[in-house]
Amino acid sequence: MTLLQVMPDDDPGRVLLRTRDHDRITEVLGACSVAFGRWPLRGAITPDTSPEEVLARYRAEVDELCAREGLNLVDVARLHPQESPEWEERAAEARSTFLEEHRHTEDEVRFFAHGTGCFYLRLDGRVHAVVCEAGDLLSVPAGTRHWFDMGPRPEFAAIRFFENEDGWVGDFTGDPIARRFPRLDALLAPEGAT
Ligand SMILES: CSCCC(=O)/C(O)=C/O
Ligand SMILES: [Fe+2]
Ligand code: NI
Repeated sequence: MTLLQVMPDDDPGRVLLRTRDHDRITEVLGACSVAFGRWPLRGAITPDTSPEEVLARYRAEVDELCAREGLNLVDVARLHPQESPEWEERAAEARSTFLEEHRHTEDEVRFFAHGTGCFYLRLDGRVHAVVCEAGDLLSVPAGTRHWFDMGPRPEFAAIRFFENEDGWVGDFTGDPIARRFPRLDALLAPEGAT
């Protein structure tokens, strides 16, 4: 299930809020102008499901969102675990790309059709770690300082929405803050261990 954990941005060990309640997550993120929503899931996504098929399944929601928010381009970012050193290397490289704090010139709008990933949003002196799962739609305002962890063994398929072709390009802040905060696996570990 989706998880929101909020920590002061200068005290990663102090948990101000930890919740899996979708309404509470919507409320807390909404107060910081981050839109969180859920779309009904349309079937399992396997490594054999093409990006075109993923987009076709969510066509109605995608078209409605694009028209409403003035979004012009969509694609599918995905990784599915494979047993090979080449895949491990590719996954580690993809993970490290987004693990440094950055911001974008346009809203970061992502729908998780499959798998898991964690956005860390730096807002109002706090870090909001949002572990997204399949069915979650997140829209982060342009200019928000953030980073993203896809975990040590990435598995996800996310529809990405853009206004412009280079909307995905990050402006890296150079602030090493991300290194001080728990990664995706650590955020989920206490529950996994019980
Ligand atoms: C879940 S899509 C890949 C992550 C991404 O696009 C991004 O900008 C993370 O900050
Ligand atoms: Fe980003
Ligand atoms: Ni849930």
